[in-house]
Amino acid sequence: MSSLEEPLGLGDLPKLSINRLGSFCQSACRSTADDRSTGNYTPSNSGNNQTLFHSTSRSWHLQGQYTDSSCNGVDMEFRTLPQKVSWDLPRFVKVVEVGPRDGLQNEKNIVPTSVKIELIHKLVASGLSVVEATSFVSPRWVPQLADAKDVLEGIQHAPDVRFPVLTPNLRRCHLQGFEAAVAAGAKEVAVFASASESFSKSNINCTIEESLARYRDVTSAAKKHGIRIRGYVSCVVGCPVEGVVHPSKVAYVAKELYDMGCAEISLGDTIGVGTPAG
Ligand SMILES: CC(C)(COP(=O)([O-])OP(=O)([O-])OC[C@H]1O[C@@H](n2cnc3c(N)ncnc32)[C@H](O)[C@@H]1OP(=O)([O-])[O-])[C@@H](O)C(=O)NCCC(=O)NCCSC(=O)C[C@@](C)(O)CC(=O)[O-]
Repeated sequence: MSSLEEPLGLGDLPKLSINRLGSFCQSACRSTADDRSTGNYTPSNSGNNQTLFHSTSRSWHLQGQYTDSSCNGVDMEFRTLPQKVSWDLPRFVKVVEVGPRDGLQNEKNIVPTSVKIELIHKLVASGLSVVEATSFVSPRWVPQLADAKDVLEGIQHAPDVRFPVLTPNLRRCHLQGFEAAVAAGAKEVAVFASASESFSKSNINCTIEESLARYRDVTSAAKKHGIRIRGYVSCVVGCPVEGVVHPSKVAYVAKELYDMGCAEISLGDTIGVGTPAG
C-alpha cells in the first residue's frame, strides 16, 4: 500500500535528468540517504567511485563517471549508453509498511503478541519509518488483532518512527476504538472507508455515509488530542461484489476524509484489478 503525503499535480513533478543511465541503475542498488525536504540524495560510496545525485529546484542530475563492482559483482561502465535520459518522477516515495496489521489480520493462526512486537522492531530496524502496528477493531471481527493494546504498549516508540493504528470508531462501549488506541499510546490513527457500498457493509457493517459520520467523530477527537490521522479509501478501482467502481465515488470519499482532517489519503486497489490495459 502506498500513499502520497501531499498530492502532486503533474506540474509539481520534478524532471529527472540523468547523464548516465547506468549510473542511475547502479546507485539505485545501494541508495542510503534521502533528504525529503530538499530532494538531495546521496548514494553510499562504499566502492572506489563517487557519484552525486542532487536536485536543483525541479531538476535532478547525476554527475561523474561511475563504475561500481558492488552490485552483483558486476563492473560496468556506461559510456555507450545515451548521454541523457529524462523522465518525470515524484520528489520522494513514502512507504507505509502495513504488514503487522494488514498482513496479520488474515493469518489463519493467531500470531503471538511477542512475535508481532519482534516483527515490528525488525521492520523498524530495516529502516522503515512508518509501520502500521495493529487495529483497534472488534475482536469478533478480527480475532487476529485482539491484542492491539498489548502490541502498541509493547513496542519501543522512537521519535522518528510512526506507528499508526486503525480505528473504526470513537468507541462503542468501555474503552474501544479510538479511545482505546489513545489510551495505549497511539500518536497516529487511521480511519478506513470504502468507495463501494457493498465493501463498506461487509468490512465495517455500515454504509459509506454511516462510516463517514463515525470518522467525523474520530477525527474531531483526534484533532483535540493533536493526533495525526490517515484516511483509507478501499476499492478505488473495483469491488469484489459491485465490479467497477466509478472514480467520482472515490473522489467523493477522499474529499470527505480530507475535509474532516486526514493528513494523508491512501487510495487502495483492494482487490488488485488496477492493471494497465492492453
Ligand atoms: C466496525 C465494527 C467494529 C462494527 O462492528 P459491529 O458489529 O457493527 O459493531 P457494533 O457497534 O454493533 O458492536 C458490536 C460489538 O462489537 C464491539 N465493538 C464495536 N466497536 C469495537 C471496537 N472498536 N473495538 C472492540 N470492540 C468493538 C461492541 O462493543 C459490541 O460488542 P458486544 O456488545 O457484542 O460484546 C466491525 O465491523 C469491525 O471491527 N470491523 C473491522 C474490520 C476490519 O478490521 N477489516 C480489515 C481492515 S480494512 C482493510 O484491510 C482495508 C485497508 C485499510 O487495508 C485498505 C485497503 O487495502 O483497501
